[in-house]
Amino acid sequence: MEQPRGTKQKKSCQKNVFIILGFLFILAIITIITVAIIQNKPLEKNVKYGIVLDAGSSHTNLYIYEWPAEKENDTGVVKQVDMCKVDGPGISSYYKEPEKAGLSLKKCMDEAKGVVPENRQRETPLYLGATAGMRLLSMVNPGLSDQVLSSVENNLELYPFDYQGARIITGQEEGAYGWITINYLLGKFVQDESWLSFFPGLKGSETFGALDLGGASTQITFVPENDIESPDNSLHFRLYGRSYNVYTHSFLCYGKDQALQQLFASNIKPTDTILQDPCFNVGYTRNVNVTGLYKNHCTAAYRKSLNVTNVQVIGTGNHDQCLQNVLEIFNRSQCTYSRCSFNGVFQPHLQGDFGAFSAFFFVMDFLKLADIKNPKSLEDAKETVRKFCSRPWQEVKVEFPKTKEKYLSEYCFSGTYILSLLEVGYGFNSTSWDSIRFVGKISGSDAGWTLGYMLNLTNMIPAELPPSRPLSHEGYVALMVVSSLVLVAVLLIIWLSCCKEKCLEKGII
Ligand SMILES: Nc1nc2c(ncn2[C@@H]2O[C@H](COP(=O)(O)OP(=O)(O)O)[C@@H](O)[C@H]2O)c(=O)[nH]1
Ligand SMILES: [Ca+2]
Repeated sequence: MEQPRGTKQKKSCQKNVFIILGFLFILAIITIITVAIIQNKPLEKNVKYGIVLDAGSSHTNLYIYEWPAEKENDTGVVKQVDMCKVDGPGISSYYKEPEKAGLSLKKCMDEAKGVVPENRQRETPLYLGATAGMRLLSMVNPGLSDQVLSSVENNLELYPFDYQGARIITGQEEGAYGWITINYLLGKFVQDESWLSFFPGLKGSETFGALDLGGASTQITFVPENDIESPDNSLHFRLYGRSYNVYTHSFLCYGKDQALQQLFASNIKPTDTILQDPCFNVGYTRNVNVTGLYKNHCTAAYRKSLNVTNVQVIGTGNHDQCLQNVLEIFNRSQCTYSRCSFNGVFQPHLQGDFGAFSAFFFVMDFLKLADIKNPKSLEDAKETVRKFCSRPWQEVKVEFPKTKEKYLSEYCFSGTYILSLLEVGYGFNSTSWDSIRFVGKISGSDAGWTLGYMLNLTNMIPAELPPSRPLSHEGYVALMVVSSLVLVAVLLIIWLSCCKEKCLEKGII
């Protein structure tokens, strides 16, 4: 039975609509898939590398950093891809046989050759920075420290990297670069405050202060609210379009190992071969050779003539007495500024949050006082250290069989020293204690001066914000896809409505 004319036309109109709809839909899908495939085709990774050796007083660490070449001036793009702990002591310990200092780096340098692709090695900068151990050696015997550095230099030059030199960095540099590292990794440099001005309540991302505890020195660095009265402690940075007036001080001889040497030097009696020491657990004994004890810049002030060559240290495990001994090494009687930390050093009021790393982290992490998710108060920390000090050495050794005895035996002292340095030395109290984060790594990279050192020497932190597109690439593509879909939908609706009118006019529907 023939269908009425109107019905036939209606069907063919609908059929046309569906054909066009289908065509547009397939076109849109093909476009989106093509864009997605082309856009996400894995690009040949164009990455760059950098190597920094941290020659500390107690040991040397080698760090390898990697970043995308086309984004090197963006913030937060540099990642640590490898860390190698050099076997043996710090390079300053090789002063009697300097040629061994350079040779000691071989294992880690060979590892670096395995990490950095061969076709990148020639362009990969290689730096060695030595810290307080070498500062002390160069004070006592500059000739020997030069020999140690030449041995290091001669060995590092043999490798296929772009060798940029081995030098002793200053305490001020060590503090500054540690501050740059943690704020770079925390993303504190990127905030473009221009849009923040619309929300006066919103503060730009305030930088973190940096607290670094080594074996021979310790550094404190932060941006204070008030003026910095001593020029030696004042740094000015212009980073990513913002200016920073930074306070920093490095206390040579106040790393935890040299602080302990100061205690020994102060407490050892000229004729006693035994030293009862409250900073070590009960039952712990250590034999200390005191012949060279006063030859070190850090202990020279305590010099006394000794009639003994060896002293046996015997632990009595008393935190309060240990605290009394430790406080002796902080001189708080003289200050020519409006306020000081200790030893007459100017320090502004503490300001903001702080990242405490290196030995601050190693010790507080062991004592379970570094858990950011479960922060402990200053009182908790004191109680924890007091309890640990009072534990018998045998019990401690049984509970921590895998911990190096050198570290394990000194946690009572180190914990007491850290609390004294932070509270009495720097002035942290029960309230400001909560502003300290004990950190080992930030976003997978070790907190320390080496990353900041490399960023500075490779000019990867521009003074001004690099020009940036309003949208990220991904944002741009997403916007294009969405707008093309919207466009197709709008065209379709327009088409359908006018087609519907035509069909109505012709009486088709
Ligand atoms: N407990 C503990 N201490 C460590 C560890 N690694 C290094 N240390 C100590 O941390 C300090 C690191 O100091 P270092 O950077 O070598 O000296 P600097 O030249 O004064 O910065 C030393 O006192 C080391 O004994 C560790 O894994 N555990
Ligand atoms: Ca260090």
